[in-house]
Amino acid sequence: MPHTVVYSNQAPAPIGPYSQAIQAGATVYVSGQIALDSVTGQVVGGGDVAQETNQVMRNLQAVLQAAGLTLRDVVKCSIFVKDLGNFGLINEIYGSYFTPDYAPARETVEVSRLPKDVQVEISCVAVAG
Ligand SMILES: C=C(N)C(=O)O
Repeated sequence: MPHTVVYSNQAPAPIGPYSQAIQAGATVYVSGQIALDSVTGQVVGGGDVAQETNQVMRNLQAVLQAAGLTLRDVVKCSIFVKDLGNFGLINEIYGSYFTPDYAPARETVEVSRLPKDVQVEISCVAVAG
């Protein structure tokens, strides 16, 4: 196997044919996280964007931790949202997980639908060292 599969039992198990993350050399590619609870596998938040965004960020942290990394090591995020009307709220919560001196590169796009009909999905790329 050319690259390393990253797995955390503190993050939701994949809900399809993908890994939580793949480590390729010093780079870790974290799959899109949605607001799934790692224990129940159920969506949390009941459609509340703030709760979903916090759960997504916690899931990203858990997967990164399994690779020995933190959000500080993230170089790029991709945010997929159901409604760009929530851009401000998502930004506020997302931004609170980073320090004022460092925010990764990013794009945010509105999409018609997301897995499990959630409001937000975020993936990231992190580099060790
Ligand atoms: C939730 C996902 N990352 C997926 O279905 O690809």
